[in-house]
Amino acid sequence: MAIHEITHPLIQHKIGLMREAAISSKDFRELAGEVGNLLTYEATRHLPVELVDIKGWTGESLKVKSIKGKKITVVPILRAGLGMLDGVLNLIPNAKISVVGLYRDEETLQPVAYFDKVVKNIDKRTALIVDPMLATGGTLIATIDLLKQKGCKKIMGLFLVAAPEGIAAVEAAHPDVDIYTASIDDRLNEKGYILPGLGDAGDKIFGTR
Ligand SMILES: O=P(O)(O)OC[C@H]1O[C@H](OP(=O)(O)OP(=O)(O)O)[C@H](O)[C@@H]1O
Ligand SMILES: O=c1cc[nH]c(=O)[nH]1
Ligand SMILES: [Mg+2]
Repeated sequence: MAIHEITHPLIQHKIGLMREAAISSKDFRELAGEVGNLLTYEATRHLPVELVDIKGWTGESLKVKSIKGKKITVVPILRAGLGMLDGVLNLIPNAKISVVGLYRDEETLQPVAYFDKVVKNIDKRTALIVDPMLATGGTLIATIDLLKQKGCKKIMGLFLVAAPEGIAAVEAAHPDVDIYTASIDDRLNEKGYILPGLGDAGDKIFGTR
């Protein structure tokens, strides 16, 4: 598995703003979208391109580069993943969207799946999972299991913040998946929250804290 920590100054600045205890839901949501957008830019850096023929402005035919296949499905993990979705779609507006719903049981920290609606031809698409937090890794592993069961072969994930414990768990379970994150933080606390982290991203995005 390749883990990419994107250390661009714009991303570091925005993640720093998100760590402020008194941040409003409005600001947190906006920043989640902006960092999601910047992570998408990095994650799509190596998409294959091909030469296609077009008619240029002079009327002459011209070869231009075009993204090969253009087959991406964005996979936001409910709820918190919705906070990054607009930022991702901003750069890949034609992507199909496959929604999965999982929450983490507060006592056991195990993921509980409650919804999925995945595009039909997922076997022919690259899945781009989006979720602000990669903590124990349980939610991501369950999501990748689900996508692979449905035939998906190429999977990437975008996370605002990731914990070393979760990265190691995902790497052991799914070594073929590429992870892009704005920050690899220090560790998990006893309740499975990332430190220094962002707190509960879903509650902050939806104003339910
Ligand atoms: O790596 P893990 O230990 O599995 O934890 C990460 C998950 O926890 C959060 O979701 P949460 O369960 O709070 O659901 P929500 O998005 O509805 O708030 C987060 O958005 C991830 O999906
Ligand atoms: O730190 C964490 C861990 C899991 N889920 C969150 O929203 N935040
Ligand atoms: Mg939550």
